This record gives sequence, C-alpha cells and structure tokens, in this order.
Amino acid sequence: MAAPSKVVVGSQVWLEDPEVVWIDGDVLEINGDNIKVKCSTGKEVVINASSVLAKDPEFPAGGVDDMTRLTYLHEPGVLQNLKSRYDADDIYTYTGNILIAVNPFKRLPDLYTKEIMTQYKGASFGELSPHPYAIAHAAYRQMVNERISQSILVSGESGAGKTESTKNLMQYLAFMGGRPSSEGRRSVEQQVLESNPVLEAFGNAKTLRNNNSSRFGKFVEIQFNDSGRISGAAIRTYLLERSRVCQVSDPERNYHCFYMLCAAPPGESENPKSTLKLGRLWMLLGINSEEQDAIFRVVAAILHLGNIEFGKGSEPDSSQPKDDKSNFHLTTAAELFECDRTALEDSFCTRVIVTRGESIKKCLDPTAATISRDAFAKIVYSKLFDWLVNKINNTIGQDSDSKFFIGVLDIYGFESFKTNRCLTGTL
Ligand SMILES: Nc1ncnc2c1ncn2[C@@H]1O[C@H](COP(=O)(O)OP(=O)(O)OP(=O)(O)O)[C@@H](O)[C@H]1O
Repeated sequence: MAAPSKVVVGSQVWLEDPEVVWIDGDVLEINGDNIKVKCSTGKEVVINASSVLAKDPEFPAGGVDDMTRLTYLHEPGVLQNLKSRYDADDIYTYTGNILIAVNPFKRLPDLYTKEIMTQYKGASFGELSPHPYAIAHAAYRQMVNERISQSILVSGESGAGKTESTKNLMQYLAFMGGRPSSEGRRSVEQQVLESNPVLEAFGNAKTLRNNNSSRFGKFVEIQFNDSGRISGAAIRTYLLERSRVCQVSDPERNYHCFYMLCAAPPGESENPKSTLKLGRLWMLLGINSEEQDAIFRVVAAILHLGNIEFGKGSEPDSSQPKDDKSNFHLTTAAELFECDRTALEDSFCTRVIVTRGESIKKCLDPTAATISRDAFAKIVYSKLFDWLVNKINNTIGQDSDSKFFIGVLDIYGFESFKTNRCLTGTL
C-alpha cells in the first residue's frame, strides 16, 4: 500500500475502518512517523503515516465515468467513485474498455429502452454514458469491420448482476443483428431469450445472496452471416452444481423446478404444466407434451428418491429400504422412471465389482446405499439438464456456415460455504 508521497497538515487522506472499510479525514498534526487525522465522522485517530492513502481534494461530486480519469486509482478512490455514481443511479462505470456494473437492486426501466439502444447504435465507444449496450455495440462493430469473432466475459460474485447484464448484452445484439420473424417461425434471438425461463427453472436456485442464482455457467454463441445478421445460436452450459440436488444448506433452496412441481394444486398434479406456467414456452422451444410429461416424471422421481431411507438388511453390512414409507417411495420412483423396481433397489444397495472374467455383487451398508442414492439423483438431474439444453439448441438451430460469432460467457460466482463439496459428485 503506497502512502501519499507528501503528507502535510491539512492533507486529505483515506484510512482503513473496520466498519465502513475506508474513511476519509484531514491531517491535523504530524509527529515523526505518526499523524493525527480528524475523520469525517468527527473522531480523531493517531496513525502511522504509511497506513494512509491520499484523497483527491478535487474529486467531482458525481464521480467520473471512467476510472482511468481518477487522480488516485487505489481502492478507496475506486470505491468512492462507484458510490458517488451509484447514489445518482449511474450503475455503470468504465475502466478503459471494461464495464463495471453495480447491482441497483431496483428496476431502472428507462435505462433499457429501444430509444436508448438506438442512441448507442449511432455513437462511438465512450461518447455516451457507460452501458452494456456500448460493450455489445463495440463487439458487434469490431466483428463486422474486422471480420473476426468476438467474446464478452461477464464475471463477478454471486448476485452481482451477471445474468441481468448478459440479458442486456443479448438484447442489444438481437437489436443490431436481428431479423423480423418470418410467418409462423420465431427468430433465433427470440428463441435464445425465451429459453431463459426454462433454463432458470432447472438451473437456478435461491441462495443466501441471490433469490434467483444461476448454479451453472453459460456460454451463449450468437452466430452471424456475412452481412452481420443473426443466423444461428448455441447455448453451452457447464459446471451445473449437482450437489444442490441432494444437499442444501438452510436457508438456501434446491432448484426452482422442484418447488414449482410441488406447488401443483391437488387434482392438477397430473398436469403440472399449468403450475409451472411454462406450457407455451415449452412448445416454443420444441419440447412436445410427451417430452414435457417425461421431464416432470423425472423431477418427481428425484423427489421420491430423496425420501427413501435405508436400514440394515438381513446380511451383515447390507441394507434395504427402512420401512413401508421408503418402500412406497422406491416403488413410485421406479414407476416414474419406468424401470424395474428390484433393479433400482439393487443399484443403491449393492455394488458390482468386475474382476478378471467374473463379476461379484457386494452388499452396501445403509450409509453407502444413501450415498449411491444421492449420486444417482445427481447424475439423473444433470443428464436431464443437459438433455434440455440440447433440445433447446436443436430448436434454435445452429448455422454451420456462419461466418463469425459473438460469444457471451456468464460464469457464476464462487462462494465459500460452511461445508464445501465437490461440484461434480461421484457415482
Ligand atoms: N441491472 C439491473 N437492474 C435491475 N436489477 C438488477 C440488475 N442487476 C441485477 N439486478 C437484481 O439483482 C438480482 C441478482 O442479479 P443476477 O441474477 O444477474 O446476479 P448474478 O451475478 O447472475 O448471480 P449468480 O452468480 O448468483 O447467478 C436480479 O435478480 C435482479 O433482481
């Protein structure tokens, strides 16, 4: 941490504060290496001069729209600038050609209108206020002018606003490269945006930081033809947080789809689509009603798996469903998966070890059977998620002749939980 080159009486400085992170103040006295600072809160502090950072006395009230224009580009300087702008609802700030977004935690609809998009279409980078549209525009222009594919990386911790920013980028790209949808056929960009609610139902969950947290990474590739028009798209997902299917730390929740299915009112449980409120969307994404039923069966079966408990079996170190309730859930899960009940039970309560020329069936104790059950649920859920993404991609359609693409990578924030588990799980 570099101290201000020359601290004199009257200098404005920043000092670290356990409550507000950085606090500003004026230097009152200098005694050797120590200085006395009167903080803006009124308290006086004696501190080593090397522990303070210089504050810009001419910092403009509303901040600057590009951090590179700050006199002091240090942590308190950056935070002061972001805060000054945030207080005026200026949630976007540049650092060169990087856009920093601060989550406003409220709707700012006037920021994202067609008129605003039109303004950015006619402006060069830096001419207008910082905005995701400006970033998308720069990528699009560069692709068209230099005929090179582009990628935009959206990164930040959970709840920072990555998904919202990604949607804004996609909206602008659709605005620039979109085509009016032809009779009876929806445009590629419409389909990409429409896939969000379905992906969010199966890949998002409520967490401590975000009620609608994406628990998977997403790379959306928008493909363009020679004249800069959207010709296809592909959604690639990775690192779905499978462990959430079986273990959720309170007060977090599992994936939205489980609650949506459970919220089906009595009598409607055979037709949960009405409760999921996704019926029309499924059709638009090319998932027919037979496939929809299969999806709901798999989700329901996973819920039943979670209710199977194992007790000791008749053999030493063996296991079996603990009671009638567990037997009921096992039978129901097998019916929903349309598989043999005994085979399903065996897959949890035994392990087959293949040696040279023979295979040996080994019994598993109740703890190991529970681990097998959870691993099975995680694998089935992640396969279902991959299937959905694949289905959506087939419907949207990729253009194998596309000339270039703009990729938008939305990589979810990493967190440190009380108990941290492997993301992939094991079988
Ligand atoms: N630009 C914005 N305008 C209005 N609300 C916003 C904006 N950005 C974020 N939010 C609000 O904050 C919430 C969290 O944002 P978002 O889901 O984009 O975070 P994220 O970084 O993608 O989080 P995660 O990594 O957990 O998925 C949104 O649901 C929305 O309510």
